[in-house]
Amino acid sequence: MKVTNIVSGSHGVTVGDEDLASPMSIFLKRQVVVANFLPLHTARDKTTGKWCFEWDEDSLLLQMKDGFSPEIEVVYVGSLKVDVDAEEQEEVSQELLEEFKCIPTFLAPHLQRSFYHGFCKRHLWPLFHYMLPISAAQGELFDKSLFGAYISANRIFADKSVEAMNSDEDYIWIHDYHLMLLPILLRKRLSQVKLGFFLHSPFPSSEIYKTLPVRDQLLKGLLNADVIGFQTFDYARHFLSCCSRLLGLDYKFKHGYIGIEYFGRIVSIKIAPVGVHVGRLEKLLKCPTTIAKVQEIKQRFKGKTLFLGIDDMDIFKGMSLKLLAFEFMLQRNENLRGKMVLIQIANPPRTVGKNVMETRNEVISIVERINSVYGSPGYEPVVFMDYSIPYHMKIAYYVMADCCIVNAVRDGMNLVPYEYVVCRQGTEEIDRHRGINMVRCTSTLIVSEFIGCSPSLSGAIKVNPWSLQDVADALYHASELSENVRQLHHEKHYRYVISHHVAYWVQSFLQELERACQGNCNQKYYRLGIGLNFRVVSLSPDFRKLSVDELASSYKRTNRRAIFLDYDGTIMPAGSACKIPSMRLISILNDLCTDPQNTVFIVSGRERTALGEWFCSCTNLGIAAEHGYFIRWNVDSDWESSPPFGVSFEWRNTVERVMKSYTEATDGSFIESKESALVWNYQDADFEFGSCQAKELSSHLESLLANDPVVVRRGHYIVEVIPQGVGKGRAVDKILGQLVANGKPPELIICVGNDRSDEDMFQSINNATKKESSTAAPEVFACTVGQKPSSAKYYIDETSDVLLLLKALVQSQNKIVSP
Ligand SMILES: O=P(O)(O)OC[C@H]1O[C@H](O[C@H]2O[C@H](CO)[C@@H](O)[C@H](O)[C@H]2O)[C@H](O)[C@@H](O)[C@@H]1O
Repeated sequence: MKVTNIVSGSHGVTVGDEDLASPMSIFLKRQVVVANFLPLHTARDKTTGKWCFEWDEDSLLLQMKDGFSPEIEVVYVGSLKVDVDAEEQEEVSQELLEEFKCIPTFLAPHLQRSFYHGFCKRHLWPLFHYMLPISAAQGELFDKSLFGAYISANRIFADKSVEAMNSDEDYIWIHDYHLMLLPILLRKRLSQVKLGFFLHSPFPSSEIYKTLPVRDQLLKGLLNADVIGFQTFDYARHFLSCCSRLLGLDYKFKHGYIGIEYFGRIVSIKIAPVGVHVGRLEKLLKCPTTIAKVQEIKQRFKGKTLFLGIDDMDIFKGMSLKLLAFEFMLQRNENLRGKMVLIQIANPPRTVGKNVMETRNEVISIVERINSVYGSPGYEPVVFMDYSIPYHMKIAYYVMADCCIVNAVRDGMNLVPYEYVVCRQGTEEIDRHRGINMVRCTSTLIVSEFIGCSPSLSGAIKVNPWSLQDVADALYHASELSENVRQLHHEKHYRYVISHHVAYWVQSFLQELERACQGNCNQKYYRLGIGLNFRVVSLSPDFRKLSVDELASSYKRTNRRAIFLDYDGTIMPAGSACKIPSMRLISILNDLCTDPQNTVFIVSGRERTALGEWFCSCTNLGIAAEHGYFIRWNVDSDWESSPPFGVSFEWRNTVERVMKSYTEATDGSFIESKESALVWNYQDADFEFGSCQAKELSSHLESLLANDPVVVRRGHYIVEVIPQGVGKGRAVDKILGQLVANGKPPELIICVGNDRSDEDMFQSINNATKKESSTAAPEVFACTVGQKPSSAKYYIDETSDVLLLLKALVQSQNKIVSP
């Protein structure tokens, strides 16, 4: 079968015809492109009744093929825009795979309605374009069953995407807001799958996004991708802000990349604005039908200044506002009447609904009013076309328009300005026909500030679409611009558009996908949670659950044991309102530390007074308080401090003063004043503001304290200033060193903790096994609470399991004593 294929050309983007003869097998790698709709035109042959398919050459999804390297086989997954009867589906699938390398996702008509016209178009589309359903009468209130349809449809896309994969080397690139759950559904099946997601729509501010009842599910869904791409930095910024505000996830800017850590995997955030296929537009410019249409337009609008708008019939395209501004301009400038024409093309609506119909009716009534008030014989101020117009005709209008205006109140990108610029550049032939001796081309753009392409068009007149005066002034100003200015702006825009074409977009996204996947592979993944709470956790390959039996048998086998236990989150549940240890815990600890073969330490960030009081009945229990700044071996011994207490604490006043000013400026933050340290805590403040303040505070303190013997550290919701050389790792080293010095090197070390400060301990005891020593290396059990990335080799699920474990050790100890 002969199909049109897009191949690289002068801009890497010309269109040609090619036989699609290559069998699937010659390709080493596959790129699976998943989108709501396949880039195909489908129609039934009237005589044979058979389905006929052809590529939709105007589809971005097809045009993107230019960006893939020729060794990569591109396979598409998506729906057809027609309903295919169940009995025909098998045959259609076969044909589409063989002829087009397309895998159709057949959604039953009712599912398609609830999924696409329902959840996508009635909920996500308005919300992502900043429209809130304030009441049942205005907008669509959230309908849970439509979300159910969204899940079901995404599941079907997941099935088909898996079918499309050939090997683990294949990449999957998912497109747009219809498929935000696809990353989680695919990751659930294939932990190591290489996944990119690109959002073509805007991502709204967190204040808007957080009104969505299923906000967390969608964010978590997306975070299973390796790369999440956005059109602009603003959309990426809003997404990052939602992740931190709603999920408490931190993000980092490093070496020019943005990454969010999600259960040990780094999800890269890529800003990659989409571009147009210059070659395709150039090909259409040369088309005889386009040239004929150019001549016709030239004749019809001779002597007029032509403004052009090409928009989808959609509520966010600001068509009425544009028309009202045009009307306002004619009203204020009598001299322009009869000279200015606005050609407004409205592409057919992509969905039907109350709002779309209202918008259309409103547009039509404004057009009629303008034409009846300001029109005259032979002069129609607004030419409105709301029927399907072939693409080459639009090209002809682009060619002839003096100014193109995009007045959308919100749009992810909007490629109309770029298409206009390429068409205005024209071709030699077009220039001859449009009758312009064009040594230098011109174009003028008026674009809304609220669309994704706006930042890239520095020479465009930027407007606030809600300000009729602003837009009317822009229309007037555009008609007054000198030829020279119009040339300069055009050249600047043209340079941008031809260098940021669709293939460039694809390559820059894929490069990032490859980079991100390299970083995320070679990890061991654990699969946790069910349904939309599923996540893969990336862990070191030998990380495993601590076996009580294994530990108990080491415990029984050994004679000298050191046991280090963190307090909060390890033996005291994190969510517990009362932080005082229970009688049960005291009793277990007492049992453990009365065994003379055991050295048991609580190693905590808490202060010595609280810990000393709480554990006063555990007479043999050692305590390392304030991350080991204070150490006490048992209830009768003195507290040792290192570095010595009271030395060089002059820094405290400075730190306190600075932290106070941040506390005043950051509602919800507070200072914890410990004997050895000062901690600024923002756990009750706005997370994002707190994080920014924390970043600023730590660099402020670092520069102030450059010559003091302290360290400024950032932790989970905190910034702390502590004396140099203090940390749980050092404390454990010190205790172990003392045991060795006393001639009692431990044969077994057990260390249990849960958070970042405990990682220091794990690293120290891991090193203890490697140190050269005359004594045999101890057996080491470093264990973290919860499955998460850690230096510990073992994990235990919950705090309650830690107590069960300690109890089991006590019991095995009793068995040793009384066999
Ligand atoms: O109506 P849908 O089927 O849900 O599709 C939504 C829109 O998708 C395309 O626009 C989006 O991608 C463009 C290219 O990245 C971008 O310029 C635009 O801002 C996005 O909304 C399509 O071009 C539109 O017609 C669809 O309405």
